[in-house]
Amino acid sequence: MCGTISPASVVSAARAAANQPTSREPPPPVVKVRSPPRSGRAALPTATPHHTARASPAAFAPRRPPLIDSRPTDTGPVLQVDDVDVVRDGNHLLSSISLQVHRGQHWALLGANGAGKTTLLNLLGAVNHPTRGSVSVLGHQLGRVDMRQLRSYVGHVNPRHPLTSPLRVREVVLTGATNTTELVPRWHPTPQQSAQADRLISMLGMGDKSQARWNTLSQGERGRTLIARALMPVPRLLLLDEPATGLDLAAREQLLTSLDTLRAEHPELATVLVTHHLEELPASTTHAVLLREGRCLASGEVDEVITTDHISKCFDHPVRITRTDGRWHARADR
Ligand SMILES: Nc1ncnc2c1ncn2[C@@H]1O[C@H](COP(=O)(O)OP(=O)(O)OP(=O)(O)O)[C@@H](O)[C@H]1O
Repeated sequence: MCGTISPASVVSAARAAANQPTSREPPPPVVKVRSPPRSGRAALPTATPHHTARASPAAFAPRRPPLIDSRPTDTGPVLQVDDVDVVRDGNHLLSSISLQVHRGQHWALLGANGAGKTTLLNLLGAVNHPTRGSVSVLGHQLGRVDMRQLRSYVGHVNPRHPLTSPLRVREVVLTGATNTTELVPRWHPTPQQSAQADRLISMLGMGDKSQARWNTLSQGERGRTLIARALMPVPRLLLLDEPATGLDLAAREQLLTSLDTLRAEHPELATVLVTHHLEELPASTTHAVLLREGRCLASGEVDEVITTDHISKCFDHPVRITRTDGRWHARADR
C-alpha cells in the first residue's frame, strides 16, 4: 500500500530547510558572486577536467549564496539547446536538436525505444556534452562550467540509478546533497541537511522505510526515494526519466497528481519528463518534443504536438489520440 505524496509540502519543506524563498515570500537579500550571465558565460569555476572531478568532503559544505544565479527573477531560458548533435562511435544519436525551456514550462519528451530521449536528457542534466552545437543549463553553457557543480543545481530522477551498495533510504536521499551515487567518505550532513532529508522522506510516504536498504525496495519505493533525493538541492529544474516505470496503477496516479500539485504550487519550476506512454503524462504538461531516430519530429505547445498524426509518425504506428480531463490516451487506429 502506498503512502500519500504531497510534493508541494515537500518543496516547501526543502526550501525552508535550505533557507530559500518560496514563491510567496519576499526574497532575502542575496549576495551574488557575480551578476547573472547574459551571454551564457558562467559565474562558476571554469570547467574541471574529468580526472580531477573527484571532490573532497569539504566540497559538500552547506549551500551558501548560490554560485549559479538561478533565482526566479531570472528571465532567461532555463534550458537552451542550439542545433545539437551527439555522435558516439560514428553513430548520430541526436541530430540538429534545438529546444528552449522557460520557467513554469513542463515538457514531455516522447519517442520510441532508441529515439534518443535519454541521450537528450543527459545533455539537459549536464551529464554529457554535445558533440556539436551548444547547450545552456540554468544560463551556463556546457563546456564553460564545472559540470559537477552545475549538476548539483538540477534535480534529476533516473530510474536506472546506478547504485549498487545497499545504502539505506535515508542515505540515498542524503546523496542528493552531495550529488553523488554513493555516500562521500568522511562527509557528514549538516543538521539542516539531515532534517531536510527526513522531511522529504516522510512527505513522500517513505517514513516507515527510512532505514530500509535500497536492494530490498520495490520499484515504486525506489522511485519515491529518488524523487526525494532529487529535491534535496531545491532545484529550479527537475528532470524525470520515465518516473512511472514499474509503478502500479494507484502509485502512478498518485505520482502524476503529485507532479500536478508540485507544478501548481511552484510556478517558477521547469520540468522535463521522459516517457514512451502518453498515459504517464501529468495533465499539467504544457509543451512536448517528439524524437524519432535522433531527430526532432515536432516541438512546441502540447496540444499542437501531441496529435494523432504526430504520434503515429513518431512511433511509426497508426494510433488515435484522445485527451480527457487533461490526460492523454493512445489506442491503435484499426
Ligand atoms: N555510447 C553509445 N555508443 C553508441 N550508441 C549508443 C551509445 N549510447 C546510446 N547509444 C544508442 O543511441 C540510441 C539512443 O539511445 P537512448 O538511450 O538515448 O534512447 P531512448 O530514446 O532513451 O531509448 P529507450 O526508450 O529505449 O530508453 C540507441 O540506439 C542506443 O543504442
